[in-house]
Amino acid sequence: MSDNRRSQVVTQGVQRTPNRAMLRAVGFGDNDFTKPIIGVANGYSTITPCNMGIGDLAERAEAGVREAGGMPQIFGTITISDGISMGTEGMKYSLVSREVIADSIETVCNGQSMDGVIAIGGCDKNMPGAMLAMCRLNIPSIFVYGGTIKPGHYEGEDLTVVSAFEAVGEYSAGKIDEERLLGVERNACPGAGSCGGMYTANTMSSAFEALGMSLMYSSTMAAEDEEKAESTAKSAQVLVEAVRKQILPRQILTRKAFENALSVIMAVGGSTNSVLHMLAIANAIGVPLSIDDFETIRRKVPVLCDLKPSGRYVATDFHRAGGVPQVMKMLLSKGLLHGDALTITGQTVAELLADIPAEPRADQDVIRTFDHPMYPQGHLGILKGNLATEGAVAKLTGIKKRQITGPARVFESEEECLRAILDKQIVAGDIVVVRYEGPKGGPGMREMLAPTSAIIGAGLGDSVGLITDGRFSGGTYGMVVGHVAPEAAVGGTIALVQEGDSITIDADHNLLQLNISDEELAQRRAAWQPRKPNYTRGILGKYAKLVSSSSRGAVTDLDLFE
Ligand SMILES: CC(C)(O)[C@@H](O)C(=O)O
Ligand SMILES: [Mg+2]
Repeated sequence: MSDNRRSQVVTQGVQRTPNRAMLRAVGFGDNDFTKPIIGVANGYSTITPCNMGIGDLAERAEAGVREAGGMPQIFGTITISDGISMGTEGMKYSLVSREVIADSIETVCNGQSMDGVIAIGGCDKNMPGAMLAMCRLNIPSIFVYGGTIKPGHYEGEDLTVVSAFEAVGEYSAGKIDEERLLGVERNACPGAGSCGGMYTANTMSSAFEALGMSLMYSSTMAAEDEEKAESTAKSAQVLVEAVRKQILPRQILTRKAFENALSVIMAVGGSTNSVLHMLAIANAIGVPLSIDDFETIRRKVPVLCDLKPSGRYVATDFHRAGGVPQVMKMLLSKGLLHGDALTITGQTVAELLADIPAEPRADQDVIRTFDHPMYPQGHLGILKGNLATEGAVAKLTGIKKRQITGPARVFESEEECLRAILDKQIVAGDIVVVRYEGPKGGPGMREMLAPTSAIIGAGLGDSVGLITDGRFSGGTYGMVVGHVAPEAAVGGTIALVQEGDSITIDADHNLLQLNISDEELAQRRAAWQPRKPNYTRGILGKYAKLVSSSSRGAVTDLDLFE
């Protein structure tokens, strides 16, 4: 069987003379029409540090494909910067961009009958967007992460962009002066790369390494280091080989692979967004995965890594300490990873990890041993109760309390909520409710990094709870529960909460409860009226119409014609 089995429909036969004529104009010669055509989905953009180095990587990928005997065809994909759109109406486009990226890669690769795809991305939605496309296409695919940013330095501290978000809360609480605020702003982001802690981008790249869809070690390399470029060229080679061997996403992305990724997400202390994205990816490939699977795995897998947001270190420290492969080997040695899962290299996970010791190196404390974990169980808990019958995602790191009952402080948007925190209207014991920010309601589940950072900055991380039908940033920590489903816009219980109602968040019992009687709840439900959608046209209107519940990954193609 030839390597160009899909692209033959545009390259072979008399009828394809015009097609070849056009391909010649973009660089094909007489001997190139039997080579596999490899799409290079290039996420380059100068709107965010996460993506600004990707253009060079795409060139390395192109050269790598060519050297390995393939014909590269480069095309652009979009990105939104979560960090820059954070706290604005623009953030509503962030999760939506995941679908746009998926749709665009699917459109080009199928429209052009490509034989394989190498996607290169940086900011948070680039990773799941590309992976959704790879699942839909089911052609040999590899993901290359644009790489992490290096930490900034100021007054002896390592900074990330989240330091800047927290500085806003510290400044408003009178804890730091204007000079320090400016010092943090000037030094937090020193160059190219995605936000540097174990935030969403680094979480998703780590998860993809665990899934077997990116090369080992590639997900924690710094964007600006030469090894990143080298591993991009290597990824291109591996992909062309995978096209020859016809190693397909459906062979790699099995239930075992998802379980491996979930274990790694817990062990590294990853972002709540991973719950949403992994559910969406599983849906796209047709693997049964439910929100409850996260809870099952959480109970078995400890948080092993001391990484930001709640820990001390950044992704470049993690990389030096052994990165994802070291964590995977530790999990494998404890029976918490499936070693027989296939990877895009054609080798199994166990084969790739063969030379790595089962214990982390003693000269570092980024990756802890099983005897001294950061937390004995995973940190992403699935809560249910009358406030979240379909489930909600709690992040349980950086706090001493795992249970809180307090009065609801209800806000109909993120902006209102942030104003109240900065105006010192929120006090210890309160449970902040931010609603109508869900997949349909926002639409787009904005990330609440500004309010959660302001709570941390004000020193209320342990004493104030926050629940929302929106999302959190990977930089968020504290007593926070997001993805509350069903969301307010479809009449979920979160829409029925009134100012001052008692709410319980109980992570030990996986409970998210509105403490009112069933009768009272039924009365309020009967009286509830849906709100007029915020958007009825354009992409946000289309998205609000199509999007599924967050408990199903907030996908736009679930049961479209059922
Ligand atoms: C801006 C951040 C920190 O990158 C955020 O978007 C995340 O989700 O991690
Ligand atoms: Mg984000």
